[in-house]
Formats: sequence, structure tokens, C-alpha cells
Amino acid sequence: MQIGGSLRSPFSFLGGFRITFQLLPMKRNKSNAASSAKKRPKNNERSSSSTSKSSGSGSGSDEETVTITPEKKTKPNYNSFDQFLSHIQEQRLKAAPNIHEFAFRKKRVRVLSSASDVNEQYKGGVVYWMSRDARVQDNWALLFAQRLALKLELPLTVVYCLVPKFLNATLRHYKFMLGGLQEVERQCRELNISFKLLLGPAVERLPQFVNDEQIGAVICDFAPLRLPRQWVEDVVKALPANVPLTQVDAHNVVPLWVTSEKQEYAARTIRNKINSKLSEYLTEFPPLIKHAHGNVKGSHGVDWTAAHKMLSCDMSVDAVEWAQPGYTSACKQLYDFCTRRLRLFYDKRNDPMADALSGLSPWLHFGQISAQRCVLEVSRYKTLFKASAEAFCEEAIVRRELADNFCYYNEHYDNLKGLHSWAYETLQTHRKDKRSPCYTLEELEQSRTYDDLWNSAQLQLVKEGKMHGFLRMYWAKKILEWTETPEQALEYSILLNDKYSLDGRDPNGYVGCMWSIGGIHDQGWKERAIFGKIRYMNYQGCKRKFDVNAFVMRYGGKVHKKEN
Ligand SMILES: Cc1cc2nc3c(=O)[nH]c(=O)nc-3n(C[C@H](O)[C@H](O)[C@H](O)COP(=O)(O)OP(=O)(O)OC[C@H]3O[C@@H](n4cnc5c(N)ncnc54)[C@H](O)[C@@H]3O)c2cc1C
Repeated sequence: MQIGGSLRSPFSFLGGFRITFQLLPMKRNKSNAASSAKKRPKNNERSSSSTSKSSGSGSGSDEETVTITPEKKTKPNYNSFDQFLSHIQEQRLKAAPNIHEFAFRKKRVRVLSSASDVNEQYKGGVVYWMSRDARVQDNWALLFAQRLALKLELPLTVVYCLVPKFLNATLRHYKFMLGGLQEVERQCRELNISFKLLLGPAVERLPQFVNDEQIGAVICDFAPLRLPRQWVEDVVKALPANVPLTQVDAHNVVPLWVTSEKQEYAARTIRNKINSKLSEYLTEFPPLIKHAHGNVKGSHGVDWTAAHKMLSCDMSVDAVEWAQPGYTSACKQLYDFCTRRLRLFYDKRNDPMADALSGLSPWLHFGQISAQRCVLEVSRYKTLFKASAEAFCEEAIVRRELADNFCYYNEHYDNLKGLHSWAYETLQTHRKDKRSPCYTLEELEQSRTYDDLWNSAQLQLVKEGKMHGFLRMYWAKKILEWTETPEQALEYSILLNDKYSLDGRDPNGYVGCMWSIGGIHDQGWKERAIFGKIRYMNYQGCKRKFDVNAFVMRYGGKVHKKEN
């Protein structure tokens, strides 16, 4: 059974998928699936949104937002968290009873291997190699894997490969990730889907598993960063030649490769490319259903103690209280945001003292909730809080997907070589400008600067694993002002962000640091010392935005004199 061709040839790729989709028992005209689906105005094909532009503000200079026009019946009718969870499931069932009967957008998928045939003799069935999108529901990659497994009438297995160390992730991050995966295991079992945690890098463990278990096809999710891309490349080479590897972008609302084929300059250049495709891609998810093939009853559960024991990450940074891992906690965060904080989002999102933001980034980063789900639920509040709902969608779609675009198309996403020439040149011009004071990494990490606001923000980062979005910009810009070179500033800001922030090591983080220090997705501003034309921020500006004293009181940052 053919499921696809080689990525290297766009014609065989599309041709391969046409064959796949013809073979899947769709309820519509097989030869013209996409176009007939477009004409059908019912359930899964009904778009839940359309787009236009309106005014608002992002973190950059550009002042437009995504405008979501949700379905007519928008007023949410739940009064408790349990009802909220039921409401989400009802929405899925409105899309389709299962993925089998859903018109899956084939452009979400690309085939990475040269193998194109699924051998139906491989009784082990289909594997979803889970990595960036660690959730069961609202996951296009897992839905696609189930679709294939249902068609082939074979079992479905989710595999996660755990590495003992990942960049500078700490125990804080590993506990959050493993906690989320424990919920994935439970939910998989309920749906008769096997879940395996393989200890070791995917390139070593996955091909072996595929051989041992007679797996016929592997589906993986997509991440734009260097290391996970390397993992995928290595796995493509290491898999048995006759086992296809197919990738699904389960993280972005509009698949990265559909939005744009190049690095976009700024939010204003990508926004319309995304907006124009939302009617096609911002749809409800169908539910992942109880799998009809295979039997997970009686199979051994994961040894989570062994998983914890194999870790060799930095153990000095431990878990935080406020963010509990997993899909259910993520939904609770979304529920609380929609029902309590969303009303404040538009007016108060630059005020670190106002509890106005979603706080969803840890769960989004670990893929424990889908950004598309967050957008769908927030959009239902558009009739009540239009500006806030639109501003949130701008952040969660345009800014987030712009960050993925940058990291995917710019191999230097975390160093100064990735800057635009105007920004690089201006930093070069001011390279020799005197930095006074100039702090070491230890002084920064220990919140020992002369700036009590900065120290308070750093203390919050260390203690709580988070920092308000507005302060993140200020925080990184001050590191540029106080370190020997822009290279050092970028290195330290990425290091501290990745080490302490629960949402660290994310495209948003690299872009956030590159925006603050290197003007990525921004424009040139009035020239000044050290910064050149990079946008500047200062303490007085913060005082105009929010109650700095109250913030300092809350986190206890002191004024430290520089000891020379
Ligand atoms: C120096 C610096 C470092 C940053 N590091 C990270 C990081 O490590 N991980 C991370 O997810 N974000 C990072 N950001 C972007 C942004 O600050 C955070 O996404 C946001 O503060 C997360 O809080 P929230 O979930 O309450 O956001 P909300 O304001 O509620 O927004 C909802 C979601 O939209 C997305 N989003 C919001 N703002 C941005 C933005 N400016 N760029 C891209 N996506 C955005 C996030 O996924 C966020 O969770 C960084 C920004 C800067 C300036």
C-alpha cells in the first residue's frame, strides 16, 4: 500500500499522497477529495474562522492583529472546569466522529523517507514517534497515525525517546516533561493505544524497536530547531529501507511549509500569509478514538523510576509549584484564562503586575496543549472581549509561527550571524563602546546588578520559572547593555532563559533574545551607545508602564553596587 513518495521530488510527494488518500475509505469522491471537501459545508469541513485585519499591537513596531470570526453561536456555555472539558470533547465530535471520517488536510504531512509502501504484513502496525507534541488529543500527527492504522486494521503505538540530557534543560524541565508523558501513557491506555518510553536517543532506539516489533510505518511530529531536526534526519537514515517516515506539523496552526518557503522579515510580512490560510487550517480537531486493533490490556506500563534515574541533567533547578504538568493542567490554565483573565488581556498585557496573560507557554512549549485548541477556545469569547481575543490570537498564531519560521529558515537562529545586515553592522559600530557597569554571568544569575527591577525579574525567573513578556524584553536588552560584547549578551540571555524558564529552548525564546539584542523582526531606531540602532528600553519607560515599586516589593530585588 503506497503512502507517499520522496520529499526530494515534489511531484512524487504529491502523487504519493494522492494515492494514499484515494486508498483511505473517504465518504466523498475519491478522485477529487480536496475540492469536493471544500464544497461540502458540513461538520469537519466547516471552517470555524475567517480572517481580516484590525488594529492592535504586538511586541514589535507593527500594529495589526489577527481577526478571528468564529461561528455564530459563540457564547461559551460552560460553568465549571469539568463542563469545559466536556465542551471541548463535544466540539471534537461536531467535527467528525473520528479521524477516519475527517477530511485530513494532506498538506500538513510530508514524506521524509524514500520508502513509500507500508507493508501490511508488518503486524506491529503504525508508530507515532512523539517528540514536540506530547499530547493525545488535538494532535494532528497522532490523528494521522491513527487514520493510517485504522485503514490498515493494525495496532497503533506511541513511542517517546528519552535522552538523559537535552541542551541545558534542568530537572525543572524534565519533571514537567515526564509528568506530561505519564498522562499521555494513561490516556493512550484508555484508548487501547500502546505507549512506549524508550531510554536513549531515537537514532539508536527507534530503528531497533521498529525491527523488533515489525512496525510498518512511522509518523513523527515537527520541530524547527537544529537538534530535533538532526534526530529526524538520523532516524530517516537508520530506519529499515522499506519503512516510510512521514512528518506532520502538529504544532503550528498553518503548517510551516505551507505558510512560507522562506525566512519572513517581520510579522507584517507573514501575517497575511497565515491569515489567508486560516479558513482552511483553523478547524476543529476530530477526536482520537479508542483504537480498534491490538490489545494493550496486560501490557507492562512504563518504568518511570528508571526514566528519572537515567537523567544526567542539571539537578539544581527543581520544579515550580504554579505549573503542574500535563494536558489536564494545561486545559485548566486555558479555562482560567478564558473565564478570568482574557477580559484584561488587551489593556493590561504589558503590565507585569496585572494578571492578564494566559501563562500557557510552558504547556505550549512541551506540546501538552495545542495552540490551535487555545485559539479555538479563546475565539469563542470574541463577542464578549473582541480586542483581547484578537490580540491573543495574534500572539498565539502570528508571533509564535513567525518564530518557527525564523528558526527553520535561518540556521543561525541563535547567534549574531543570523541578524540582518543593518543590525549586525550597527552592533559592530558600537562594539567598542564602554559598558559600565559590566557584569559577569554569575552576577547576572544571582541578581546582583544595580537595577532592582531587573534583579526582581531575574529572581522571579529563578524561583518561578517564568518572567512576564514585557519584562523579558527589558531583561534581555539590559544584558546587552551590561556585558562585554553582543555575542556574550546573546549567549548569557539564552543560557539563563533556557536554564530557568519553563518554556525555554523554544523558537520563541531564541527569537525573543534575537529580537531584544539583534533587532530580528524589528526595525532600526534612533542611534545610541552600545545599542546602535537596536531598540532601547529603560527603567523610566518601565515606570510609565506599570508599578515598578510594587513589582520590586513582590520579588525582593535589591540595588547592588558593582564591586570592582
Ligand atoms: C528575551 C525573551 C525571551 C523569550 N523566551 C521565550 C521562551 O523561552 N519561550 C516562549 O514560549 N516564549 C518566549 N518569549 C516570548 C514571550 O515573551 C512568551 O511567549 C510569553 O511571555 C509567554 O507568556 P504567556 O504564555 O502568558 O503569553 P501570552 O501573552 O498569553 O501569549 C500566548 C502565547 O502566544 C505566544 N507568544 C506570546 N508572545 C510571543 C512572542 N513575543 N513571540 C512569540 N510567541 C509569543 C506564546 O506561545 C504564548 O504562550 C520570549 C520573549 C523575549 C523578549
